[in-house]
Amino acid sequence: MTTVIKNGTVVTADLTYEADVLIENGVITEIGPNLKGDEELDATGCYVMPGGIDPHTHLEMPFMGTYSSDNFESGTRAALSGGTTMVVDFVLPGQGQGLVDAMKGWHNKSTMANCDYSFHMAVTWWGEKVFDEMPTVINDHGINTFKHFMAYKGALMVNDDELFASFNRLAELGGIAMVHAENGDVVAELTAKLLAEGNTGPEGHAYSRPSQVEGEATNRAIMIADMAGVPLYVVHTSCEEAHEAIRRAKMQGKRVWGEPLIQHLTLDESEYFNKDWDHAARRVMSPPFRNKQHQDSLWAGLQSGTLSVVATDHCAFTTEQKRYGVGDFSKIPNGTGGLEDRMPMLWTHGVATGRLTPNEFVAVTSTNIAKILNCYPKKGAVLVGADADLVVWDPEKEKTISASTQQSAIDYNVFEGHHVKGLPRFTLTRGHVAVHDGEMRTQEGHGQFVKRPGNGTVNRALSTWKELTAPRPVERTGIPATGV
Ligand SMILES: NC(=O)NCCC(=O)O
Ligand SMILES: [Zn+2]
Ligand SMILES: [Zn+2]
Repeated sequence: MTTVIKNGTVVTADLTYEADVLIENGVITEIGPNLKGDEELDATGCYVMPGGIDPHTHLEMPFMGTYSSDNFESGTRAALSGGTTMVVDFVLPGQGQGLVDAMKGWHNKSTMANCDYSFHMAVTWWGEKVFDEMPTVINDHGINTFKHFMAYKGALMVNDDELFASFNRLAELGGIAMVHAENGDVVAELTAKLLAEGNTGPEGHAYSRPSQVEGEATNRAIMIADMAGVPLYVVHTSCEEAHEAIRRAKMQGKRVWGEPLIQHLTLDESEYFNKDWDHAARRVMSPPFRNKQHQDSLWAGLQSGTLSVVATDHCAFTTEQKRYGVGDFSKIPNGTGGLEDRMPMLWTHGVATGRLTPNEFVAVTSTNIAKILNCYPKKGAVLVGADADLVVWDPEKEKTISASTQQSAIDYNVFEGHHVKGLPRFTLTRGHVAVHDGEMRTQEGHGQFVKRPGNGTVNRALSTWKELTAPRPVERTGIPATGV
C-alpha cells in the first residue's frame, strides 16, 4: 500500500518548495509533482516537514523515590499528537550496575512505543565495568551519546575526575559526551542553607539553583571536553551564563552544542512565586525557569545558531507525586512535561513572531539533532530513502492547551491556558498515519529502536586534529652533556 501527501509545501532545514510526497513501506520513495498513491492525504495550505525529534525525554524514569508517570506508550502518543516522531530517552544504570544490563531494562520498557526512539546512556558512576562496556554500547548496541550529571549530589552526580576519565574514553571510542551542567556541590550547600532558614516552599528550588551554578558547570564541562578532545552536548541550557560559555567555545572552534527547552523559552521564574503550592511545585525542574533576559538570550542563540536544538526534558510527575515535597522543596520530584506542546509552542512563539523562519524551525526541532546524533538522513529529512516520519503542519490550526484534552498521563499541563496556532493536520511515523486531522490512530508497539553508530564526522575531525597536534618530543642534535 502506498500513501501520497498531496498539494503541500515541503519545508526542510534548507529548502521550501511545492511537491507531493509518496511513501511505500514506511519510506519516502518519490518527491515531485502529480504523484498518485492508494491513500491520499490532503496537505492544501500546509507545510510537509520532517517529524520532530525530541532528544531529551525521561519516560518511566526512576527518580527521587518514584517513577515519572508517562511511559513509552503515553509519552510517544503525546509526542505524535504534537508532531514529534522520534524520542531519545536516557538509560540510567544504578550504582554499580553494568551499562548493558541497564540498557536491557530500557529495551523492556520501550516495546510499547508508538513512534521510533533511541537511547542515550548515562554514566552515573565510574569504574572498570563502565570503561569496559562502553565499546560494546557504542559498537554493538548503537548508542553513541553518554550523559553525565554534574548535579544531584549523592545520587546521579559524577565528579571532575570521573568526567575527565569518561570523556577521554569517549574520545577514543568515537562517542559524544553530554552533560547536565549544574554545580552539584554548590546546589547542595545552598539547599541546606535555604531549608535551615525556613525557605521550604517550591520557590526555594529556584533560589538553590541560580544561573551561576549552571554557567560555572557548563564552562567546566567545555574545558574538560576540550582537554579530552571529545564533542560535547549540553542539555537543557537555560541561562545566559551557560549560553555565553557555549557561544565562546563555538567561536573558538570547539565542538559544543547547546539545547534549550521549550519550557525555558516560554515560561519564566514568576511561576515559582504563585501562591498556589501545587502550581509552583508542578513547575519544579532543574535548571529552574529563568527571567526574561535569559529567555531573550536563548532565543538569540537559536536565531544565530549558537544554540542548536529545542527539546523538552519531558519528565512528568503527577500532582500527588509533586506533593512528596510539601515542607521540603528538595523532595519535590524534579521534572515537567512538554512532549505534546514543544512544536506548537515553538511555532507560535518562534515562527509566528518572526523570531525563527520555518526552515530554522525544522532545523532546531529535527534536522540538527539528527545530524548531531548520527541518524541523518534516515531521520530529520524529507528525502527519497528517508523514513516517512513526517508532519503535515497546518499553520492556521489553533487550540488552547489544556490537561483535559492532552495525551500525557498526568493531571495538569505547565502550558495550561496557552493559546497555540500551528498544529499537525497529520503525523506519520514510518508511513503510518498516527494523527489524522485531530483523531489519534496510534499503534502501540509500532515504534522501533534507532541504532546510532559512533565515530560521526565531528568525532573523526576531532581525532584527526588531536593526532596532528599531539605532544611530540623535539628532535635535537648536539645535546649538551649533563652538567655536574
Ligand atoms: N530536569 C529535571 O528536572 N528532571 C529530569 C532529570 C534531568 O534531566 O535532570
Ligand atoms: Zn538534567
Ligand atoms: Zn533530563
